[in-house]
Amino acid sequence: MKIKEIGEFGLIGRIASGFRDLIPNGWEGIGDDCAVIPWGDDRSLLVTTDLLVENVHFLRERISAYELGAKSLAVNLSDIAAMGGRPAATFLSLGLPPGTTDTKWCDAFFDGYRSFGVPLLGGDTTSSPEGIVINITVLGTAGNSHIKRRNAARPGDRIVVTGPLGDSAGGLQAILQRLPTDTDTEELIRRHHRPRPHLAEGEWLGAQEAVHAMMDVSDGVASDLLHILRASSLAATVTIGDIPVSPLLERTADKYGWDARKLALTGGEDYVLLLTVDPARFDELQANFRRQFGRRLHVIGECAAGAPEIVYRGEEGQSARLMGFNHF
Ligand SMILES: Nc1ncnc2c1ncn2[C@@H]1O[C@H](COP(=O)(O)OP(=O)(O)OP(=O)(O)O)[C@@H](O)[C@H]1O
Ligand SMILES: Cc1ncc(C[n+]2csc(CCOP(=O)(O)O)c2C)c(N)n1
Ligand SMILES: [Mg+2]
Repeated sequence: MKIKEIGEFGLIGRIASGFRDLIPNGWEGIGDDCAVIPWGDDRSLLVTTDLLVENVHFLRERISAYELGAKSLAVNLSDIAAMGGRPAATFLSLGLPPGTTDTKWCDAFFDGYRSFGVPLLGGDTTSSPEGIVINITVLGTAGNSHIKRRNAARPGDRIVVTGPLGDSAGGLQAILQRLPTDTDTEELIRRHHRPRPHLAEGEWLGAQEAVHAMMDVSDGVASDLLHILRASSLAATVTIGDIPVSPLLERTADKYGWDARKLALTGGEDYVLLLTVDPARFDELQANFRRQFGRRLHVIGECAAGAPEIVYRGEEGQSARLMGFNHF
């Protein structure tokens, strides 16, 4: 059978079932943004790893070495934020084409990587016959009662995101369509290359009992919300008109004929947090979040009992079949 037939998540499912019997009691493995390993009586170690491959995750001639260093680490830190943790240390592995990657490029990459100020404790370095390959592992910690998982959503929960969606996808469109650079396309591309992991937000939301499930948005809400729904055995309704889209994306989408909300739901790489919240405590959470961060949370839908599926309430009331990024 070809990998394409079972897809990225079909393959991960096969790996998970093949290795489940080896997981020690009380440890949590494949299935969430981080693995969870007991670390003392009331704390856990969170571990996550992510791979970036040239021409799959980035185009070398379009992203600067500094931005690539920063983005590689940001997308990994985002998985720690997604569980409510705080990053403690990182490991970095690099596969570099010898003829094309010079040490000046490496210096700029490491400057970008350093910009988050989280220690680098080890890694591995090899040559790569074709294209740059980057793997980062991040270790973080969290109090056990603060860890948020994908399987904790409940019927009636509000579905919430911590920031606008689709800017990164707009930036990718601007890159792939080779749009003329103006201040708007430049800013969208900057947002695609320099995502901000919502670390402070994640740690704060981890401490809030009103927050039930949480993850980060890497493949797009259309796919990522399904992970929460499958893990929690719930259905959801998402109101397309409530998807937060920046004025920048809105006007660029108007100009080039893109569907901004479709990009926002399916484009991915926003690295905002996607969470579900007890509806009775949402208003209080919103007020406290505003006080803490000077911005608001965005409600995009709600969970309901039922088979894992998203019903989209469209602007004209119709449902749509939307899917986020899939590697195969
Ligand atoms: N090759 C693999 N071997 C073991 N576990 C894997 C493998 N690939 C993915 N996983 C695990 O499967 C789960 C889902 O992976 P996925 O990559 O979708 O999560 P993520 O890191 O949050 O998302 P993204 O990679 O889009 O940032 C995670 O728990 C991850 O650790
Ligand atoms: C050149 C180029 N083509 C396409 C994309 C889009 N893209 C690649 S991986 C991914 C999901 C997150 O990655 P992962 O699931 O591996 O963490 C997305 C949306 C890109 N960034 N660059
Ligand atoms: Mg994630």
